[in-house]
Amino acid sequence: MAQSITKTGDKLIVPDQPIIPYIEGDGIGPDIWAASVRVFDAAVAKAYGGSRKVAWKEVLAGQKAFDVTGNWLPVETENAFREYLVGIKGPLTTPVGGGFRSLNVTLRQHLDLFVCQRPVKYYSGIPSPVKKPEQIDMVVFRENTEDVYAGFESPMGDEKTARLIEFLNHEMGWQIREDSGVGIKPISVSGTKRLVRAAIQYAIDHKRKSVTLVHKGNIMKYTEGAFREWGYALAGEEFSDSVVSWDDCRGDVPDGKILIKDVIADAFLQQILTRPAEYDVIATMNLNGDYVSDALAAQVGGIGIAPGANINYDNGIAVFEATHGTAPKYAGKDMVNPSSVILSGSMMFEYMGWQEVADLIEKGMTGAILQKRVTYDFARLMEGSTKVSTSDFGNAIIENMG
Ligand SMILES: NC(=O)C1=CN([C@@H]2O[C@H](COP(=O)(O)OP(=O)(O)OC[C@H]3O[C@@H](n4cnc5c(N)ncnc54)[C@H](OP(=O)(O)O)[C@@H]3O)[C@@H](O)[C@H]2O)C=CC1
Ligand SMILES: O=C(O)CCC(=O)C(=O)O
Ligand SMILES: [Mg+2]
Repeated sequence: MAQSITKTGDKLIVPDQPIIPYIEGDGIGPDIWAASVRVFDAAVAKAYGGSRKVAWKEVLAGQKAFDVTGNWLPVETENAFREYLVGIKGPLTTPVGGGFRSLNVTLRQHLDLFVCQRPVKYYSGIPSPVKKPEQIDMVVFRENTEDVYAGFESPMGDEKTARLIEFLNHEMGWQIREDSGVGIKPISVSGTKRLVRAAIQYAIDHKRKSVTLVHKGNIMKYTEGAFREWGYALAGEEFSDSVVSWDDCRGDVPDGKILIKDVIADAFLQQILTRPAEYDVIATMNLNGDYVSDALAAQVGGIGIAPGANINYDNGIAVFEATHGTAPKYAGKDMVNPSSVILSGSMMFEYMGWQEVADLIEKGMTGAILQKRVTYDFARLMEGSTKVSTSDFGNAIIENMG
């Protein structure tokens, strides 16, 4: 019988037929989801021979939700993720400039999914613009609920914006031009500490070497600089048995300890190209994390293969999703790379403890890539490859599960 996933204490309780809500997504979402769900079901069937099976439950968001319910993000959708705990979603469109605020960001905020976790590693055979992509093996922990990304903004010309600017200029002594739009960048100590705690705990659980706090704290002292300060403080307060800070060891890390260090964001962006092997787990704020995760994805083959998860590590609610967006010019063409959602699914099965399924998905994908049966994005960079559709790439993964 299909049942909800639940959490008791630290433990996720996963029934043999878990109900998993999914959002198909806008743009390329339906193409990708169709291929992904076939791969997921094939991997579960192969791993457990019928004793386990996912009961997929579609929930609506984006254009499809608006067409059916008149609402872009129905409350029933948010509630389904609360009730069933683990879910997966395709990309959702956000208009630029005006229009509604990001549904992706809204979902993360309403469900308080405070970690956006995006692993970036190289799969053999994938075309890369860098010489040694195999040196890249990082996991980005991006704070997911605050920063300028939270959308506290007010438009130029609005009467409230004018009052805010007047207050800031008079009370704070700032010099903001009257013809400005204004955005606020809140970075809290509580938001920072829970993010850095999750990153360090992950590093401990997965035997990683270092956690790097990425910030622009020399310029934005009380937001990004404070993130750095609070991150180090948390490491010392809660993890002193397991970690050592750069200042305490100057790079001479005692055996078995995890190094906590920091780097300024612009320097980080050049060092991930020149010396990627020096970085491992990354903890950073929302906007930096957005930029960094796409930049790193490009180094291992592009956002077509970059998975992710939005997780509240306190209550266990997790919504897995691709790093890329809706790529509208490819919508309905059965053409794009489904790997990002498929690998997000692999992360989801790992999170559920269904490791055999995650392993089969990775095995199938690696096999398909080594056979050079790839979608257009890889094919255009891969000599001797066979360009296949989204759905045929899904078939190639299933065939390569063994
Ligand atoms: N989490 C989410 O739901 C996200 C939603 N968005 C939203 O998506 C919309 C479009 O955003 P945009 O900035 O164009 O970014 P997209 O990620 O949608 O697309 C940018 C480019 O990335 C490449 N790409 C993206 N997905 C794939 C894929 N699956 N396979 C192969 N290549 C891919 C394509 O490159 P090429 O042209 O070279 O082929 C595409 O033109 C916006 O409304 C944005 O807000 C954006 C990011 C995340
Ligand atoms: O919400 C959006 O439309 C964009 C989100 C995004 O770029 C991301 O989460 O990486
Ligand atoms: Mg992004």
